[in-house]
Amino acid sequence: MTTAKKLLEFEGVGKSFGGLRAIDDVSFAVNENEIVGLIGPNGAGKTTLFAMASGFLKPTDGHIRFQGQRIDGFNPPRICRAGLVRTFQIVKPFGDLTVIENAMVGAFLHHPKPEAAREYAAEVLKRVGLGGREQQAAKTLTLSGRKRLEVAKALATTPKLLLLDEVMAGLNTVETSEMVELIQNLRVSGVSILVIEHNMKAVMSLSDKIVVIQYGKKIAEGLPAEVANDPQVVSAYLGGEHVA
Ligand SMILES: Nc1ncnc2c1ncn2[C@@H]1O[C@H](COP(=O)(O)OP(=O)(O)OP(=O)(O)O)[C@@H](O)[C@H]1O
Repeated sequence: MTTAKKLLEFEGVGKSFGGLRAIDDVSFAVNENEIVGLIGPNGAGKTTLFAMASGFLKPTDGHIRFQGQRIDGFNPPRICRAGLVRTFQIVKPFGDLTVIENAMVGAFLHHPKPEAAREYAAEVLKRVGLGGREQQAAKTLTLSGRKRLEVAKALATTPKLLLLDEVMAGLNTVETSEMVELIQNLRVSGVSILVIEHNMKAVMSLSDKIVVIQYGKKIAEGLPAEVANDPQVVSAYLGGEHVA
C-alpha cells in the first residue's frame, strides 16, 4: 500500500484576536493530489485558517507545514513562491487591467519576461475557460467570469496547492457545475486543492475529504458521506443549511 504524501499540515493550530479564540487546536492535512473541502457555519474560522496557511496571519499556537517545511510566520510572497496560493472570497480583479494582464500579474512570479508571462497567462486563461477574453477589461466580466479570473490569477503562479475561498458563491446551477468541473480538471493537472465552500451539494461531490470547523474547533473529518451523517455536523448546521 502506498502512503499518501502530506502537502499541507495544520498541527495544533490556534489563533486569538484579543480575547476571541477564532481557531483552537486545529490539526488536519491535505495530501498530494487531493481535494479537501473545509466547511462550517458562518464565522467558524475557515477564512482565518486560509489566512494563516497563506501567510496573511500568523498563528498564535501550533505549526503549519508545507511539503514538510514550517511556513507559519513566512510572508505571502514567500509562501506563494513555495507553491501555495489562495484566492479571496470577495473577487477583486485589477479592474483597469485587461483579463490577460490580470493573469500576467501571477505569471510574472516564474516568468519574469513579459512575453513569457503573457504566453503562460494565455494558457492559464484557456484552462479556466476564459480563452478568447484576453483583451476584455476585467471589470466588465460577469461574476462567474470574475470568479474564474480569480482562479486564473492564482493558477498563473504555478501552485502545487490552491486554496479556493468560496469560488462558487453567487453562481447559478450551471455555472456552479462548470466550476466543479474546472476544479476537478485542475486536480487532474497535478494541483491539490483546499476549498472553502457553503454550497453543500457542490463541496460534497467535489471533495475526497471534508473537514468541519465550528466555533474555531475541528468537529469532524472524513469522507463526504461519513461527515454528512455525523450527528455533530448535522446539529452544527440545524437551523441553517442542511448537509447532503
Ligand atoms: N482580523 C480579525 N480581527 C478580529 N476578529 C476576527 C478577525 N478575522 C476574523 N475574526 C473573527 O474570527 C472568527 C472567525 O472568522 P472567519 O472569517 O475565519 O470565519 P469563516 O468561517 O471564514 O466565516 P464565513 O463563512 O462567514 O466567511 C469570527 O468570529 C470573526 O469575527
